Amino acid sequence: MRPTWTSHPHPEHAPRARSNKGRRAGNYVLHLRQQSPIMVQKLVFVTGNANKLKEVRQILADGQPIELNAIDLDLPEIQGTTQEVAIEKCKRAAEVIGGPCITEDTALCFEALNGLPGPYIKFFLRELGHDGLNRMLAGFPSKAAWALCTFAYCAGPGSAPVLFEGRTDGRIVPARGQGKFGWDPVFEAEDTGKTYAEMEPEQKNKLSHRYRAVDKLRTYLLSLEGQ
Ligand SMILES: O=P(O)(O)OP(=O)(O)OP(=O)(O)OC[C@H]1O[C@@H](n2cnc3c(O)ncnc32)[C@H](O)[C@@H]1O
Ligand SMILES: [Mg+2]
Repeated sequence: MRPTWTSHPHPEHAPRARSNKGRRAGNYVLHLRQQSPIMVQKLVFVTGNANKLKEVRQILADGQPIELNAIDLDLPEIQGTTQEVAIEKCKRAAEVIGGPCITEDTALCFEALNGLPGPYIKFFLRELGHDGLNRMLAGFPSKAAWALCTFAYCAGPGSAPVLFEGRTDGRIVPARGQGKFGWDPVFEAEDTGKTYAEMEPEQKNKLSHRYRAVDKLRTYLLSLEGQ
């Protein structure tokens, strides 16, 4: 099953897509500006993370129109490599939805720990906080780290998900900047001298792990348009 492509008036004049009021918080609609009439790609983004959605919206803002209905489903995130985690989550999401969808998983990998915490960063951040993430590396000379974003696209139940990865290198530092999103204050991106939290959204969204993955996903989705 492919994502639906429909002729749609200019988003500013278009009716908003229906929200899924019965579900948990995290229902969003993404409308992107383009000349009218336009072809709008409708796709479900399964995530419970409002910050992820906000960034994806900002990253896609100048591109091809994509109407993205984001819904929050309680999906199992298995143990394994970032790719295994992404594939299983997306497969399950497509089964629950009964159609095409995308999911996203973000890992924060410490060089000194051979890539851990990786896909388990959410739990390390929750239990240890920014200071704890720094202290984990106290006994190691290298503070190098990389942020890894893995988007998965699944065409529908039974289809194999396709992955799109984006990586940004940097290092773990004591928290700096406004900490509105996860581990942003402790990740200093290479060659910038700034943590993600010290950057304007425009700067983060031009070099982030998420930007690099979304860019590949967008190219792939557009390639499906003509098929
Ligand atoms: O519903 P999903 O999409 O899974 O959302 P999530 O919040 O559970 O997200 P992940 O499973 O991918 O866990 C990644 C963790 O890293 C955090 N995170 C993700 N992207 C980030 C970014 O760009 N900057 C800082 N923290 C980020 C996020 O808040 C989580 O704590
Ligand atoms: Mg998650």
